[in-house]
Amino acid sequence: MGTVVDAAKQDVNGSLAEKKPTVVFVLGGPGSGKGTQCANIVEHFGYTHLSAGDLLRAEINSGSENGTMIQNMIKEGKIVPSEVTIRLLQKAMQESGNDKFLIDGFPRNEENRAAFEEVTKIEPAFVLFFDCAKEEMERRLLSRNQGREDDNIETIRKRFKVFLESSLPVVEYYDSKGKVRKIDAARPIGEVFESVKAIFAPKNEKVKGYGHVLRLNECCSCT
Ligand SMILES: Nc1ncnc2c1ncn2[C@@H]1O[C@H](COP(=O)(O)OP(=O)(O)OP(=O)(O)O)[C@@H](O)[C@H]1O
Ligand SMILES: Nc1ccn([C@@H]2O[C@H](COP(=O)(O)O)[C@@H](O)[C@H]2O)c(=O)n1
Ligand SMILES: [Mg+2]
Repeated sequence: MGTVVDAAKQDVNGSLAEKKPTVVFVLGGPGSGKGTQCANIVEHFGYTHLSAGDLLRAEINSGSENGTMIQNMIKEGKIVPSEVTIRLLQKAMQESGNDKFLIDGFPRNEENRAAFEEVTKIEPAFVLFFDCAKEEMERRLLSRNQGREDDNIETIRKRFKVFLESSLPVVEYYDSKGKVRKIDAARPIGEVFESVKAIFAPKNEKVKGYGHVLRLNECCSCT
């Protein structure tokens, strides 16, 4: 008798092809609302939410040999080497038991993107991109009050710089492949989620707010 794993590997033709998980990359500037919206998506659409930043923070607290290096990079708003982050993401994916993932805050630069593709051979189904003006993101981060060491004005400015210089080019790369779903994230949380729902809901289901899904080159307010 076949195991559960064997069954999961069978494609529609019954052959033993490896079934790849569905991955949605969730990108946007610091404080654009990625984590907030991912929590809503998990509740409504059954994805597992993996925040690269949260996994790195957990690694610091685990007493790992990389802990001090990661802590220093986060304080400076710098991007941790891909091999560290990808190993944490792969482990979390394996342990989840799910086959669909929101990968939040990754890939953050070209090195992240290329290394993930090389190691996992997974292409994202699409990239959810939260577009928000810098002034609004700064306001949100300064009032987040979750005790994050990088939510201070000095580090926030460094994070914005890294976002513009290293992360936006990744969004542009995926846009050139027609994979970006851009959301106006400067609105209230509920309104933003109406637009998000329109992307995840089945195509023939009418969802209020669909008109807020934008092309990347329309009104990018985060630059
Ligand atoms: N649409 C919104 N309007 C107002 N406040 C919001 C909105 N979305 C999120 N927030 C608040 O802004 C703060 C940052 O949100 P969140 O943590 O979801 O952002 P993020 O994109 O995950 O940030 P980071 O990249 O720093 O992890 C939180 O305090 C959250 O409650
Ligand atoms: N791919 C990533 C993601 C995050 N980091 C580091 O973590 C910090 C916080 O990330 P958030 O998504 O929680 O804002 C970020 O500023 C980086 O220092 C990373 O290195 N690589
Ligand atoms: Mg977050």
